[in-house]
Amino acid sequence: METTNAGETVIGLVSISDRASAGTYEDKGIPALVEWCTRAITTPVRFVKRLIPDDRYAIERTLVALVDDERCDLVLTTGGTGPSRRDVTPEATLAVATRELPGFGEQMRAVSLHFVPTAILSRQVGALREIPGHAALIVNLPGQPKAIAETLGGVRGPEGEQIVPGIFAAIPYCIDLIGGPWIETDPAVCRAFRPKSALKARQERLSREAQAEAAPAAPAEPEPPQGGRPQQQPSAEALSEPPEAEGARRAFVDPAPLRVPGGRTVEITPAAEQLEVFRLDPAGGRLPAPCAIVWLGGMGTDVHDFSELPEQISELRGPLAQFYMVNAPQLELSATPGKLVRAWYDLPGRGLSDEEDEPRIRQACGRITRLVDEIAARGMPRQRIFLAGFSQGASMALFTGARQELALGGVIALSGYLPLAESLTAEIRSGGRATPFFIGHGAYDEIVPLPFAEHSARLLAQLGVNVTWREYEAEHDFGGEALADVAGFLRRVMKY
Ligand SMILES: Nc1ncnc2c1ncn2[C@@H]1O[C@H](COP(=O)(O)OP(=O)(O)OP(=O)(O)O)[C@@H](O)[C@H]1O
Ligand SMILES: Nc1nc2c(c(=O)[nH]1)N[C@H]1C(S)=C(S)[C@@H](COP(=O)(O)O)O[C@H]1N2
Repeated sequence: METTNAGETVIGLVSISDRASAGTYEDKGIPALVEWCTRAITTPVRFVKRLIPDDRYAIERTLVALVDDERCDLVLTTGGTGPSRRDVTPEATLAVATRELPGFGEQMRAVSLHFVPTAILSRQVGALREIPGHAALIVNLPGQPKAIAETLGGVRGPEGEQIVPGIFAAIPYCIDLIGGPWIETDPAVCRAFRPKSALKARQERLSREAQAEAAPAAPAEPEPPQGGRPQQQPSAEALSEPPEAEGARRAFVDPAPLRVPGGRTVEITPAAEQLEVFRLDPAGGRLPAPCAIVWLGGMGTDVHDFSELPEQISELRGPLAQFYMVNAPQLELSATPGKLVRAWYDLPGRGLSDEEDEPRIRQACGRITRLVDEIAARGMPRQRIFLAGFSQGASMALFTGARQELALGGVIALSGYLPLAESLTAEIRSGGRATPFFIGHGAYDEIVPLPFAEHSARLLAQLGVNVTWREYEAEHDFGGEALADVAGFLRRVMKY
């Protein structure tokens, strides 16, 4: 990932073609995009290019990486918008988007009808992806290389006069409105339109800046950024994620289908950083879910072990939540050499805390944070996202929840404890402090002894966290009483 220079527009260019990506023919999509953008845009631009097949998860992963990691302000895709079975670019775009901008698709089809009657076959969309501190516009263009200039630039008459404006005319102002850099264009290629009020506001700001520069003696107050690139705060993940080896991003693993009672739909999502995630939508996805619960599995458990959880929670008058069931990765643990076991981190010492697997704990925290960001980016408000889990999953929920920059709906930890406890005071974030925590534990737990959980609850409470503590006549497991308390906690914090 490169750093972004102030004022520079970062544009992701994605050519989506089975045959070009396999080398069957030469890719003409990216060169056509570079050629048009270079001709049209007169302000500084940096391109980030990707050539990928018509594969929905590859497209989603690429778009998320371009916006979230590469910090692209604009992403232009080409290809995969038609009606054939392999054309899935619009679906992938909307899956990672927070809001659609239907005008882009409508205008492109209107423009394209001037060139080909088959323009109506393109299902292209324009959409925003908004994450904390950053947003990008994603626009699908058709796959025909000549369609790129046609849709971006529009229709011109014999004298070069504009008959129908292309979609790029609206892009600079859209990028202004989402907080991106100022884009200027060459009117001979594409006249960018901005309302007069926007041009006036920019003029005024520039002259204020020029005046401040001309009078350096005056101790100028630093001006808040207006409409420019928002200042990037280091995210919790950036602080906690150890660098991954080159090529460490593994392909998404497609696990066995989940048995779900009650006829719920099951969808496997392309998870953040290749975590195995199953999404369970309430009422078969017909109703919008009031909240999302990210359920983190424990050591040696599988999300299949918790498949009845959504039913149980709603039967106990909990919300009809959307569940993201997350498997811990498969690791070789010190206690079981040569064997892969599901675990978020190793336990190299004899006890839980005499020696801790810090790199893996921090890496898991980064991955879970990314998944939460992804759920938020898909439109679920953070105050409606809950991090929950059992055993090591509970421990990761506590560790990750406390380190969030922005508050979540809540953290629910059953039979867990806070790993790397002594780092909490320095690392707890304002979002973590403002998130309500529920900690439930069995009094006879021999795997995570009760004092560990008590210590975690005390530590969080001392740092100002609102902690609900419950102790049960139980071992290292949880039953109906704990689930009823969880449902009650969800009702209470969601105020319904
Ligand atoms: N990246 C590309 N480079 C060159 N030509 C392309 C490219 N993408 C598409 N085309 C041309 O435009 C046509 C229509 O594009 P479309 O996206 O529907 O591709 P396709 O027929 O689904 O095949 P593929 O995905 O293998 O490119 C293609 O058949 C090909 O002739
Ligand atoms: N401007 C323009 N739009 C166009 C075309 C074109 O040649 N020019 N081709 C059309 C055709 S033939 C198809 S099938 C759809 C979908 O194209 P895609 O699957 O290559 O994205 O885009 C349509 N839109």
